[in-house]
Amino acid sequence: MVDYIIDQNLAILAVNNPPVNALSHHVREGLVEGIKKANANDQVTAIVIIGKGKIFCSGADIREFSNHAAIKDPVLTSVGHTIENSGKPVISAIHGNALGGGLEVALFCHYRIASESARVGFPEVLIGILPGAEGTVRLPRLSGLSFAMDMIASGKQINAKDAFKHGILDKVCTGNILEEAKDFAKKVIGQPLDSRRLSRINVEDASNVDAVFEVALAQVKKKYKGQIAPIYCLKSVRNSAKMSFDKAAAEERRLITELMLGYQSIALRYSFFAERSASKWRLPCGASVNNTKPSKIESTGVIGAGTMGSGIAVCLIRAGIPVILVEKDPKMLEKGMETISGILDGSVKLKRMTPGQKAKCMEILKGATSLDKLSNVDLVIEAVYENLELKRQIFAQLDKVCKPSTLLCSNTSTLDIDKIASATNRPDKVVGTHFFAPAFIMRLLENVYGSKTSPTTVATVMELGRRIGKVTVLVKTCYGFVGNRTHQCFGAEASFLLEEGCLPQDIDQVLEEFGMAMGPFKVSDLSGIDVGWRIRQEVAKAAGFKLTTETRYHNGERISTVGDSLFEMGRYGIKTGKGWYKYDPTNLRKPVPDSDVADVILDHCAKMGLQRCKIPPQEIIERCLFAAVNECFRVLEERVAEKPEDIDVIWQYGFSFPRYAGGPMFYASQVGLKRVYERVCFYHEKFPYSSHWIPSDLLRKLASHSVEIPMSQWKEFVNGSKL
Ligand SMILES: CCCCCCCCCCCCCC(=O)CC(=O)SCCNC(=O)CCNC(=O)[C@H](O)C(C)(C)COP(=O)(O)OP(=O)(O)OC[C@H]1O[C@@H](n2cnc3c(N)ncnc32)[C@H](O)[C@@H]1OP(=O)(O)O
Ligand SMILES: NC(=O)C1=CN([C@@H]2O[C@H](COP(=O)(O)OP(=O)(O)OC[C@H]3O[C@@H](n4cnc5c(N)ncnc54)[C@H](O)[C@@H]3O)[C@@H](O)[C@H]2O)C=CC1
Repeated sequence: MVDYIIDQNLAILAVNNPPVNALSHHVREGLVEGIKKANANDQVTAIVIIGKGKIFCSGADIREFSNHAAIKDPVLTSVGHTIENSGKPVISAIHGNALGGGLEVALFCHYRIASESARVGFPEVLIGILPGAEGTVRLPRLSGLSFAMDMIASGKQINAKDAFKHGILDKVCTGNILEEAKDFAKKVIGQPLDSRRLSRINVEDASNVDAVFEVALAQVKKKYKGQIAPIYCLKSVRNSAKMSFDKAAAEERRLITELMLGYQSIALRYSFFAERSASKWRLPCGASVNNTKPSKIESTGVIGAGTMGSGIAVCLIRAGIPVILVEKDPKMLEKGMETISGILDGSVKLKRMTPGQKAKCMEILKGATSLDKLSNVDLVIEAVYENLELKRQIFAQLDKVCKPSTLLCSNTSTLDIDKIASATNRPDKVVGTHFFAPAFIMRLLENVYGSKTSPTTVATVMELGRRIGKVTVLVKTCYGFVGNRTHQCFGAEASFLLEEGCLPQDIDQVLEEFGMAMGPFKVSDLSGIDVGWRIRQEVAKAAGFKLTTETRYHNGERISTVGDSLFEMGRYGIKTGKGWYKYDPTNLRKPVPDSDVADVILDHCAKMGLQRCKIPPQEIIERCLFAAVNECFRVLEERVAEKPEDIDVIWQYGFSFPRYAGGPMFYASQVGLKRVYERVCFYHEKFPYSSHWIPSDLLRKLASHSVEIPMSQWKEFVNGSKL
């Protein structure tokens, strides 16, 4: 786990724990042994700590945090004290990343050098803890308080040049890092070590600490609403300036222990691994990420330059993938091209891209008004109106126009991929690539396979997702897939709550306080009330009935049509300046509650004879979330999603479910499935006209156990395989 190499008069300790050199127990043991061995060897004059493979060190082994027995001696702080107290200089030589405990190891060393391309940071806050091996006490001694507070509470990584500027590094290297470390070591041999031991020096700007803390606290409370760890990070850095080193370190340990045992950190650690597990796709036929090669995608077409098509084109060109954007209407095409250019201008303004990079993106974007122009592209993504007949017509035409190997993807948000694929003679090459709005911002890509989609097609769109920087999840086709199907139950309950006593802002506020970035009505205004209307009309058409604002039930199913009344008034959301809220044209980001909407809702209730009453926040949360959770269990039961983690990742990245609450499935596991099941049964009895309250069989089975079944075992109960 740590290779010990003698090179002339130097001892090289090379951390060798693939894939990312996490500081597992054996690594910690290896470091202590290495330092002791080197100190005991008279021939050794200095020690270099380096990482083998692609990075220096990714930090503590996060998997050990759920198994407290694994956090055994030597713990990272005692490893660090052995390093710091070494009588021979210890130099850390960083390449790739030094993160969390990895950076702490470097801060225990007497000197730190890094490759130009290296990045360092304390991402602990992203898993709900703080750098608990004296990181919060040591960093301020190098960088000053304000910088340390920002770096630790944000979890951001900085490049070597900035780290040098802020005193974290002693040198930035352009050559081979090991060779440079050896040269550096030779120069510092014999120099006094005490001033290099961070535990022996003071925080320079300690007298300002309260003022710095207050400013940072106000920012953190606003930016990371509802999260505990960022505040603890600040408090711990503040302690570094207010207490002796040892006392601050002891206090840091108390804070990390509290955080680590807390609900938010458990959820965030779960989220870390859930996100990584999503890319490990597998089809029921056995094909998987491990045994299927993607095809090469060098050129693409996007059809429809509306909200989604423009956003998708941005994602592709930003990743250097050429796009031909096809619109039926030249005016719409021009508007789409302008939208794309405007989005990229926004990135330039925010310094996420240089003007030169923008120009390069625009160079690989071409507009067209005929599908014929797509004859030679490798992959097409269709993003026209949500209308099955229109999509089938387009796919049939693409099948004729495109070369035989072209993959045909649909951005449909609800429609059955098999029904679209059957319009072509290449159903194996048809797949859903469901982006979320705004596509150039939302990180989720929900890829949808149909009954005939080939493994290679799946592998290709999963790889495409990775290439354009999306968190990509694979699901099976069904109405609405995983995201919209489960979210629709959440949305339906939100609409019913409007009919029973709430206003949009009441519901949004409760759910935002729960942690959702935006309540459902703000989201609806963003994605377009017209889009929702179109979807509902399609569903009604497919079910053979006419949906009007008078409709209250169909086939024994409760329907709320308040949103349709807004559609009929031309209130489509942000795009028309009015929706569930009203918007000042100069500030479209700020939804303002609108008394006209309240009137529409009250009229609707009066017309339908609906009694209104005050609804407590707990009921709002339960109705919206448990309805969705119940549907999530059905999705799992039907194997539309392979594992609960996939559903949670979809909710986190598609619907801004708070990462620190894990996702609906994780949330349900924490509430306890017995309790969730009881409440689902309660609401089923109360609302018999909403089929989303019919308890899922899988949920019932799991809840009937005398002990809670861990999430990792839920899959075993699918299809009656257990119980
Ligand atoms: C009774 C209560 C006890 C309380 C005791 C309290 C005292 C405890 C004292 C402990 C002191 C701890 C001090 C500390 O500072 C804590 C930390 O260091 S926490 C860890 C901080 N580090 C991170 O969060 C880094 C996370 N990783 C990354 O950002 C990326 O993985 C990385 C940039 C390193 C590489 O990215 P990439 O190349 O894209 O690869 P992947 O992300 O896909 O990762 C590959 C593979 O590796 C797994 N992995 C990554 N990092 C870790 C890690 N730190 N621990 C364990 N495993 C890790 C990752 O999951 C992937 O594996 P999969 O199998 O695919 O999931
Ligand atoms: N808006 C949203 O939030 C999301 C929408 N979707 C889905 O994406 C698709 C597109 O939705 P939006 O972009 O919102 O719609 P939109 O109405 O903004 O854009 C559709 C575009 O398609 C163009 N178009 C129509 N027929 C065409 C044809 N035959 N050839 C070329 N262009 C044609 C229209 O002119 C229009 O510009 C739909 O299937 C929708 O369900 C998916 C995720 C989110």
